Amino acid sequence: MKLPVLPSILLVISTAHAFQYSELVQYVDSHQEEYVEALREWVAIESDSSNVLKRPDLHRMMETTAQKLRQMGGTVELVDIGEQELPGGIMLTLPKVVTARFGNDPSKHTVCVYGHVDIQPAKLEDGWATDPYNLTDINGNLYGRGASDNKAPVLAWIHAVEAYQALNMELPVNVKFVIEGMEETGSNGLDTMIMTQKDTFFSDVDYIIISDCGWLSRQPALTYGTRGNCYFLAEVEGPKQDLHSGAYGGTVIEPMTDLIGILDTLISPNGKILIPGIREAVAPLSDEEWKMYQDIQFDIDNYKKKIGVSQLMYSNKVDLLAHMWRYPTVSIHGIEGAFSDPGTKTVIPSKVTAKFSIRQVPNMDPAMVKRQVSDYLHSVFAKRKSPNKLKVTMVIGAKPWLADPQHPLYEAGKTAVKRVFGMDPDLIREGATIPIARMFQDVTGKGIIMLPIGAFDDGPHSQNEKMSQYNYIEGTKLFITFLNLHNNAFVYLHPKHIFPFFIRIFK
Ligand SMILES: C[C@H](N)C(=O)N[C@@H](Cc1c[nH]cn1)C(=O)O
Repeated sequence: MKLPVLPSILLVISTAHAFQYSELVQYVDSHQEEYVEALREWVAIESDSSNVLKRPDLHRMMETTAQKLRQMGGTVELVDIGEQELPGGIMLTLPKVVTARFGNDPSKHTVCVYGHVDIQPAKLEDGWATDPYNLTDINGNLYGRGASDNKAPVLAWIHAVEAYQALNMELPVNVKFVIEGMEETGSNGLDTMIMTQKDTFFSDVDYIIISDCGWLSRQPALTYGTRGNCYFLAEVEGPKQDLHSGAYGGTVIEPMTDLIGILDTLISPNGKILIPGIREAVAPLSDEEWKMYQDIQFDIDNYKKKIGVSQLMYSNKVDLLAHMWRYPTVSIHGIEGAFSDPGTKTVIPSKVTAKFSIRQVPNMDPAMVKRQVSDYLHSVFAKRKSPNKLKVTMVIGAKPWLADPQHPLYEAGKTAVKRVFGMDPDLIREGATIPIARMFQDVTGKGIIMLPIGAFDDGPHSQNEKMSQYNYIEGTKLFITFLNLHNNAFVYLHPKHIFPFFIRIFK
């Protein structure tokens, strides 16, 4: 029979457990160099899920992850999740999902750690100060693509389990891992795998832990919401080939001019989304939320300094946080087919494809957004009376995720943060997307907690992404502490439960 796991206001730790805990922490401190080396090996693998040419590296990354978990004695599977269809109908094998299990004791709780080991693209020429695939330590910061998003946090979880094993200590819970290789492109194939394994792999999972996000400031944080994302391609096709702009400019209706024209109708300069129906769907900001945002410490000047801008879209804290976390936004990412190399090529591109995304928040629905965007762009395009052809495709449709920060899981998270960092965490939302979070919640019905260890200035997706050694190592301790909470007797003194009272919380 599983013993009850209890939220704590008052935590009673037995001497034996306190001793065990300090041994674990010491073990982590004395293995820092190995952990950095492990991260170096992982960062060296260019596991870019968005570049089809890098697919062999991505397969190698999944195999490397599986091998690490196998060496630790886990029950590991590389789950085949099929193929993805590329534009043009070409089929490409998806990277297998790594699942692993450590411990199978029915009297214990079972936690499932989700993470990803694919990365965003990065090139030295993008403006990196160091080779993005050669982990470089500068003043305690470990620079490399994927260091923060999400390789170090995944390794930190693995090292947390490894520490128990190395010290011959029993894991206080059964730990499962789900590590994927397509997060950065929308978690293709993972949704089907979760649905298929709902009553097998996930059947005994009590809750899911995700550490794929960052803090808001220097203060540690717990994350209770993520935005979703709808990612679009808008292709405008005209002449049968690229043309000399001197010879043909003035006679042809240029696809690029059409494309820029329609893109300019998506969002106003002051950030108002102009696509009918989008803003109307957004859940209104409640007084309670307003109060929560108001209470969060957030240094606007520091934020501006960090990203190198002199002005933001809003000047007050609540507006900024709300637009970062709980309002949708349109971002234009790039135009394929457009001339972007150095130099002054004078060409009229024959076909150009814009890439833009709209971050999703409650109560938006990606299926509806797909229709709204497509209808709107076609209507705007029609007004141009252009002979060119427009095609709009939605390639990612990830829903937002929101948890109740009052849930006992978050009480446990607070206890763990306080213990490791000596301060209370901020309760924050994340403007970015963890595409599978909502799917986990909807399909498995299990609670989710996000325990970020990334720093506010890690720069994921950007040049010079890094993970500080401090966050990597203290993050590993945080994970050990969180698992270790299951080892202790908790006394629950919520006003509703005056007497010490054992209840099951993580179901
Ligand atoms: C939060 C996570 N580390 C992340 O960066 N996720 C990506 C996922 C995504 C969304 N659309 C396409 N990929 C992100 O939010 O950009």
